[in-house]
Amino acid sequence: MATAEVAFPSRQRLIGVLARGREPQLAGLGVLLIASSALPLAGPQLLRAFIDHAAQGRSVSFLAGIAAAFLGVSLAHQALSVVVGYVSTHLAWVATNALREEVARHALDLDLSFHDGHSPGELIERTDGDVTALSTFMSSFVVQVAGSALTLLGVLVVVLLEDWRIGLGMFGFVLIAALTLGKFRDFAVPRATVRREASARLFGEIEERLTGADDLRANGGGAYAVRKFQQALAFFIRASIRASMATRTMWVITAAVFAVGGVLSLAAGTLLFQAGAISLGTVYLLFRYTSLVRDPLEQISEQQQIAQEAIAGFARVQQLLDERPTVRDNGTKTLPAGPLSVTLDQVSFAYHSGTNVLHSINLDLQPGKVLGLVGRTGSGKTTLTRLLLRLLDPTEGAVRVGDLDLRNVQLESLRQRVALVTQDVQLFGANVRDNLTLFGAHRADDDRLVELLDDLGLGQWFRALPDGLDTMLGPDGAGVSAGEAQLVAFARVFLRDPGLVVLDEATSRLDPLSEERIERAIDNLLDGRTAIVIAHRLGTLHRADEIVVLDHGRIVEHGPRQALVDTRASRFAGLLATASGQQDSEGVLR
Ligand SMILES: Nc1ncnc2c1ncn2[C@@H]1O[C@H](COP(=O)(O)OP(=O)(O)OP(=O)(O)O)[C@@H](O)[C@H]1O
Repeated sequence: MATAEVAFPSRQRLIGVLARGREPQLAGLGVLLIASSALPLAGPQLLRAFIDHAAQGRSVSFLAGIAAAFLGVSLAHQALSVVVGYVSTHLAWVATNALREEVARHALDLDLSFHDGHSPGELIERTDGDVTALSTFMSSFVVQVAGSALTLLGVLVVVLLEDWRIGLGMFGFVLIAALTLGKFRDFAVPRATVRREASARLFGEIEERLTGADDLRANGGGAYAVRKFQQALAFFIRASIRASMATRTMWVITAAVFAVGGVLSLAAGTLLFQAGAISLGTVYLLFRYTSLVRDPLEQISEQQQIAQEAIAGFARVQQLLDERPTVRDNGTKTLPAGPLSVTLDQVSFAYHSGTNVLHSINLDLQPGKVLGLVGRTGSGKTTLTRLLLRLLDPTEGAVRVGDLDLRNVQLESLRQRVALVTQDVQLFGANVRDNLTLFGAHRADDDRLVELLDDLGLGQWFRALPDGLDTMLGPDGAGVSAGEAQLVAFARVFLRDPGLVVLDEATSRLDPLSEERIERAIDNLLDGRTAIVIAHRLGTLHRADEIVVLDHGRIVEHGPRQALVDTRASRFAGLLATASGQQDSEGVLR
């Protein structure tokens, strides 16, 4: 199981991935941000100049100059906002793409025991959802909140410098407005959250019902499904109405707060103007500054949620980066060439629950031999093969392949020399060449690939493909039957020339004709290699030299296949008899 007991500097790693090498761009963004936050302060100053000079009867051309400057400042502000938006979004995406890559690589490095406990959906949410929340935070929150805070600070300083009494009044107003907005945000946000949850529940239910539509129809569950759908919909509608009422209420209250602020600033300005302390232009200036604080205050208040989501996402990504693979790639040895011996020395294994599913297994398999592994469902066959591929490490004992403890072998060498074929063949939405070479992981020229497909009996299939090796496979490409997919999986194994091959139920889903083709391919594949074959169809074990019978994680029988077949009292002979007694012509072990 992945553990976090070793202190792992994931936070520094996370920040490093996001910021390292980007310091100059970040500094540039800071400068742009300060400039774009200062520009809105200039507008009211120009308006004041315009009003005061107009009141003094200055020429129209002079006033037009001020108006042109006002226009220039407004346009410059807009242009700078676009530049800041672009730079910050670009930086945020470049930085978070690096993080996405890091998180995805880390998740792929984590071993099977981690992936058993975390669904693909959860990992997608970590690599995409949480990182996108961080990206939004970096592009919008940083810019909007930092920009808004700078503008707000600028307004307060400028107004204080204009008139300290009005400055103090403005400070008090900003404080009250911020508290009011905060209070109403606390009222509106939970309602918006409920609405999102209701929406997720509604779509989750729709998806589930559509996926199970056949079962629902066949079992007469349609009316029940519609009733549940109506309930989810009713909940969603109620939640939506509440959320939208809360948003509207908040909007009205905000407008009211700033209307009161505007009136107060006009009243204070008028009094000071009448007392001769300030000019008419300054009255207008104060009024404009009062409205200018509205946007920054609203932005800061609104962005709180983005910040909360980003902080939560940051913590979850950090937690994922804290997970350590239990299977560490710190071996230095490489597996020898040729067929590989297999030794299990007192091997026990337990999954998360802590209960052993393999108990002190001892096994010796000579190079080039084929071992048939049989046992009822849940006896531990797949777990044993996972240990041979080092997808898991034994809880106790040692697994030796080619006389080397697998923990001392480089994983790359292990993946090269030990191959696994299961019944779940994964074909990718890529062309035939990439599907065979696993995107170039196994090097082979096109002639070798075609020769291999011919050897495996896929020649006819291959020649019918419209673009040869460039033909796309997968949902949008050429169709592949289960048998053909199996053969493609065998071809992948041949490209690596492994010394040990593990076949886990590799032929169990095929029709007799495909199985025959695959049986021939297996004969070729196992020639000159050590193999461990797990098969529920005992009939397919004819090529095994030895048989091991597993029962509840223990080897209860091990011997030469023929000798076990000939010994009526052996468990294997018993299993064969049971299988044929169950009238299953294919000898499936039930
Ligand atoms: N990822 C897992 N987490 C926890 N327990 C597991 C896990 N995988 C298997 N087990 C348990 O380990 C035991 C052995 O399972 P394993 O899959 O190795 O058996 P098997 O002989 O291959 O079965 P089958 O023939 O059905 O594939 C079972 O009790 C199973 O429930």
